[in-house]
Amino acid sequence: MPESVDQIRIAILGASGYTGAELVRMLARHPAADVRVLTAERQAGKPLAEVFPHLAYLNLPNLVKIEQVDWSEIDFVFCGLPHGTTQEIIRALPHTVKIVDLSADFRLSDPASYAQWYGHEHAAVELQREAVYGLTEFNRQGVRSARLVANPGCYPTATLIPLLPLVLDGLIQTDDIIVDAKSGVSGAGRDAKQANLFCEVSEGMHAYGVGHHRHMPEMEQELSIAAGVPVTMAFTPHLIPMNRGEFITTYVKLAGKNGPDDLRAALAARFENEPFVQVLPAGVVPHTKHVRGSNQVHISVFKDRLPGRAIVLSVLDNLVKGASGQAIQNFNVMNGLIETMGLEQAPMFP
Ligand SMILES: NC(=O)C1=CN([C@@H]2O[C@H](COP(=O)(O)OP(=O)(O)OC[C@H]3O[C@@H](n4cnc5c(N)ncnc54)[C@H](OP(=O)(O)O)[C@@H]3O)[C@@H](O)[C@H]2O)C=CC1
Ligand SMILES: CC(=O)N[C@@H](CCC(=O)OP(=O)(O)O)C(=O)O
Repeated sequence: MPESVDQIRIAILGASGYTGAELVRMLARHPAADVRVLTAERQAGKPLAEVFPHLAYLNLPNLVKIEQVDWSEIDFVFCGLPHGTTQEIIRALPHTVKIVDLSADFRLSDPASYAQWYGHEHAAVELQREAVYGLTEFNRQGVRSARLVANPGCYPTATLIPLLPLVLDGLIQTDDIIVDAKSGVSGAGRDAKQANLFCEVSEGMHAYGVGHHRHMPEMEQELSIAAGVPVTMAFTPHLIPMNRGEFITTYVKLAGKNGPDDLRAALAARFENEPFVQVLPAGVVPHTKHVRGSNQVHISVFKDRLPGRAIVLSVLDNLVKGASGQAIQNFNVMNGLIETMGLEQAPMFP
């Protein structure tokens, strides 16, 4: 470990969950990360290696309850708790710690919209307003000076990365965006419900949240800011029988005389210097296996047979760029570190 890098003392809340385990895995090789505290609820008291044997090689403290944490020892919190439970917990944290929240609790900036989509009033409206939406490639300045970053959802990350530049550049029409999304089962977390059991998920697929998934207002919020007018979209997620990965197919209507090649060229120019976003060569179809285990997003653009339309494809690993990897990317930006630190691992293929 380079001696010149200051160590940042970290607590991971929800370390017995999938995103928590990914944070532990990736931060273990991060030169500035000093992981001091791992919390759990039902699994509290156990060694991490009992809950996640794949992390047994690390010498880390046992899982503890959040109430046991001595906050004077912590500089930075990664919060991987279920949405709804997070806001009260973050509100109680001392203002001396910086936070990246992986849950949905602070992503919607409008309290009325939060209440409408989540079915209850927000318990920390002042923090909801303070939080910065952490889609890193589009908000580095905001993230750099933030105390609380709302890490985007996995579907919004995969969808917005190709769509935002197209909307910002006026290349597509904003009243006709149709998103067809597929996610691996780890997207639902480790606390698997009956519907996520192997025998119910394998050898089949289904749509869910049709017409009312809570990632819709999150994407519409960001697209509306980019477009300067309210944007409403269609979005249908599906659960497919794989462990991790997300595949997004977005059908768009072209603006003016633009063709699919113009869209591809604009995206290639926009992401040319982005280490975590690759616009694939023309004609190459993205594959979830090409980004697995990495913080990469792959994008490609195809012509639609319907005139005046294009098809935008994007993939990421829901647990990495869709959650813990992007959280570390934001941690790096918030702490003035090199943005790729700890995130260099290549995709695992096949
Ligand atoms: N999975 C994914 O791909 C993505 C997830 N997210 C979001 O990140 C967050 C974490 O997700 P994920 O890791 O998948 O979830 P998991 O269900 O796998 O883990 C949840 C964690 O929270 C802990 N926990 C549950 N209830 C409480 C409570 N009342 N108080 C304190 N701790 C609690 C659990 O502890 P224990 O098990 O010990 O009870 C566990 O450590 C969620 O908000 C999720 O929506 C965001 C993007 C992608
Ligand atoms: C497959 C699956 O169930 N995926 C989750 C999305 C995971 C995620 O990003 O959730 P948050 O917005 O809470 O962070 C879902 O559709 O609710």
